[in-house]
Amino acid sequence: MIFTKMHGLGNNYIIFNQLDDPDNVLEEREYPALSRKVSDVNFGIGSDGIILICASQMADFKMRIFNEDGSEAKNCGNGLRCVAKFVFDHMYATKPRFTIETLSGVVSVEVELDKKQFVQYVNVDMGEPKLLKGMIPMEGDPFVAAINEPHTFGEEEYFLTCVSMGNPHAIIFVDEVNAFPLEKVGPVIEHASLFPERVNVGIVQVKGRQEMDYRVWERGSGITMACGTGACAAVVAATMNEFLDKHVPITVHLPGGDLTVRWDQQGHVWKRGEATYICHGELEL
Ligand SMILES: N[C@@H](CCC[C@H](N)C(=O)O)C(=O)O
Repeated sequence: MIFTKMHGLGNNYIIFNQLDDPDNVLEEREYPALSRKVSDVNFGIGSDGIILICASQMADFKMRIFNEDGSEAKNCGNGLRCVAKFVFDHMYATKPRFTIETLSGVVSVEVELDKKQFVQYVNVDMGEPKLLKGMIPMEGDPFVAAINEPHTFGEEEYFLTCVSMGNPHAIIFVDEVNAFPLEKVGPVIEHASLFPERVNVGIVQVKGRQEMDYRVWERGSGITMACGTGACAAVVAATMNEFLDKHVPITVHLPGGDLTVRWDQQGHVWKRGEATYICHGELEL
């Protein structure tokens, strides 16, 4: 299988292009094992998961994403930027604006080119966040949002604000992101019965009305350098808690770099950031 390894701010995926390469199309049941295998740094390539670029019936392209543990997610913000760069640089997309289908719906993207006419930045309309518990999904009244809601996990109580950007995120506001024991707390909340489909766990330190630090424990992948849907969820959560100015670009500092996120007056969340190639190669199965 021919692959390309790409990253969005260090959140790295092995990309398999299925648009015109039949060798990259496997039996449906084989993708979870493929993701576990290639993500393994010792026996595979090493990554946070895999992404398939497929043909779509309803959009220009389709993205599927599997986490490191083989679970399939409905959306991936950093993955969308990688896919947008790949299809434009490889001339599958011929205009700077196009659409990508995900399991959570169709998103619009717009690419910005560098001096060599390759994609450097990608703007993504990530759509409207979902706030009601039934849509996250999480236990409790399905028609109520969880905004700074106390929950106890073992001996500890955390205040969660929950947002779905097509995939579920629980956001916790802290005084110092680097002092928070995310490797310990992340898996506990990810697997808590409160979240029937598990959850991505983000911690946020608000730095000002238009700036925040954000770290993430990703469902199915653990700690990663960045999470695009998570950065969007963090901005929505901080806005719901009235920590941020509304409708303006917010700078989100992640361990792998910065994203700009804006929750606009129409209710859509926009995300702008880079996507980068790491290498291309052939995988021995
Ligand atoms: N890194 C991604 C999100 C990948 C999926 C996530 N782990 C999930 O299971 O929901 C991003 O950039 O959004």
